[in-house]
Amino acid sequence: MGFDYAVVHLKYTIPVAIALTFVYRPLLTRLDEYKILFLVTIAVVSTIPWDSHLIRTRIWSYPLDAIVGPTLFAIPAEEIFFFVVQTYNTTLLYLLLSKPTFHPIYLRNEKHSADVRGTPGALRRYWKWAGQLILSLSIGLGIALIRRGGAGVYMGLILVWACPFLLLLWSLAYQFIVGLPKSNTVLSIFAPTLYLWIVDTLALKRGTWVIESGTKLGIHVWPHLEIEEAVFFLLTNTLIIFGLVAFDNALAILDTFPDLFPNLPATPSPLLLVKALLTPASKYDEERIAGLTDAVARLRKKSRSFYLASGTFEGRLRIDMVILYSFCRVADDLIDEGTVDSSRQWINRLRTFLDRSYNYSEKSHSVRSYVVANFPPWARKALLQLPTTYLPKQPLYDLLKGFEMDLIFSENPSGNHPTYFPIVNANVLDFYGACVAGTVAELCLELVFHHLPGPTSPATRRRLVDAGAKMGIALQYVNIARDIAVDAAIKRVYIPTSWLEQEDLTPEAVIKNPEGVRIERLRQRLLDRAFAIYGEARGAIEELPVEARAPMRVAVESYMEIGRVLRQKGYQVKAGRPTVPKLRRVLVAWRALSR
Ligand SMILES: CC(C)=CCC/C(C)=C/CC/C(C)=C/CC/C(C)=C/[C@@H]1[C@@H](COP(=O)(O)OP(=O)(O)O)[C@]1(C)CC/C=C(\C)CC/C=C(\C)CCC=C(C)C
Repeated sequence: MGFDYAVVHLKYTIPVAIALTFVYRPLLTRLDEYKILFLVTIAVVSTIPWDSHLIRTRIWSYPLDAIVGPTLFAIPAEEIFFFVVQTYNTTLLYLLLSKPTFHPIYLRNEKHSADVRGTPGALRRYWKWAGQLILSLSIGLGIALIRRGGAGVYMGLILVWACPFLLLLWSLAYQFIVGLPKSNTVLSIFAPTLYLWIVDTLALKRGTWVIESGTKLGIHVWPHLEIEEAVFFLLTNTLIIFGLVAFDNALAILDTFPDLFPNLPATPSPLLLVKALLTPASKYDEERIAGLTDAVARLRKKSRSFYLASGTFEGRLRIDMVILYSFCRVADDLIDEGTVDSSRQWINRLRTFLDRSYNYSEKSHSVRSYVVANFPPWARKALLQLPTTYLPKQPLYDLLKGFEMDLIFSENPSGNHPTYFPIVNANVLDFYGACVAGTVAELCLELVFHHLPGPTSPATRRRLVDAGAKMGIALQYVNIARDIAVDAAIKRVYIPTSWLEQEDLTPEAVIKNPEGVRIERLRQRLLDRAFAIYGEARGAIEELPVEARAPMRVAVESYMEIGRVLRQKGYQVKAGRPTVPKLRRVLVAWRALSR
């Protein structure tokens, strides 16, 4: 009996597991737990017979004074623990690195491009075949090495054990394996592999485990690291990552195509996952994928806060939040650009779009043709993706009403002033906030209630929606406090005129010079109100369905952090707007998740 092998865990694998758990804990969801359990089970079950064979045939062995004693099928307890902890660590690293990845956009329909040489679709097929060829050859090589016996046996056994699984996973999920960001795949494979190569070198050097000389090739990657060990760790980590990628590929198919999979359990069974992976890529709805690609690109470009927050939502709720953002952004951009007349025209067109979308009898054809005929190409996908079958219509119409209020700035009802300022006092500002942001909150919450099991009583839902609407107003106050100068540049002043009077200012004076001590005092006053309203509403987040609480906190806190930055002196300004530095944003999200 000895503790050498146990010490390897205490020194090298357990501390990494603890560190990764600490970092990832706030992000951990039920689906992640399911993935971890699934992967660890498969890793242990598939490795035991193979490892047991290696030990029984003395291809490798453990000195009795290096292990504590208990064994399972001749495998020391420490070794079984190795399968668990390696899978756990590599899985957590992958989960961490792939958290921001929006998986639906990596799905590819291969229908049209399949037969056209040189197209991306045909290229992908070459990738698939190349991978299959390499893995099949590796299996063949493994069989040949085992048959020949002697020095190549251990390498042969590694290849024959790992490559069939890899071939299967590659064939099912090559689109994702090739397409996902390299930080998700290559880094997740190579970082733990390199680490385990170093650990293995130390263990072999100390004699904690021993590879018998008759069945190994005798080639070293570096002193003390046998080529078989290097290949073993590379292939096992590749197996774990391919398994996780295949899992995410299956989830993406299930989440992205409700027409193919209308009823989706929170944790899909392995059978359903396989069914999803076996769905021919030619059945993927290309327009849906293009719509989501467009939506997430817009979110990424236009809002750092909501983009970061979107990564903490999951599945169909995440997809719909991204779509909703894209719709709101496009509507806002259409109306903000151009003259009053053109803005009014856009509002009318958006209203007609809603009328048609919510008129179920004449829906699909009429909406599509209307959008194509009346909106610019860059805006169409955002409109056509909106899930009007379950989003309530009233908040969408109210949002348009809010946008209409913005136009009042550019109109001149009396004819005496160059511009008219409608925000006469804080009540009007609250009303404006309720229209442009309270409505957005209500829409977000309706999506939450649609996708997650939660409060069923209409009274509770109403109360939560009211709190959400308040929170929207708080965010709008932060938005206004941030954008005083940006808004002044387009002749808009959202600071209540009654507040300006108390500082001896007029809206025209703010437009002329949106800086100075008095403006700073007003900015802080806007923020005081924002944080007061936020304080009243934030408790309601904890009554939302469990899975929505942390992501909602992240969405709200990331935005409120802009307000906290504005409270400090010497904040960073980007493109004329105060901004939250990236690290600070990540920390805010992490803290919001940890609560
Ligand atoms: C995670 C994720 C993808 C969230 C998306 C949220 C979403 C749909 C946002 C829409 C944003 C948008 C473009 C709306 C148009 C009207 C508008 C401009 C509103 C202002 C947003 C600021 O966005 P941005 O800074 O990018 O805008 P400008 O550059 O100034 O044009 C708003 C400040 C409103 C945002 C309001 C919300 C997201 C609602 C927040 C409330 C909740 C999420 C509910 C909380 C729940 C409880 C129970 C309290």
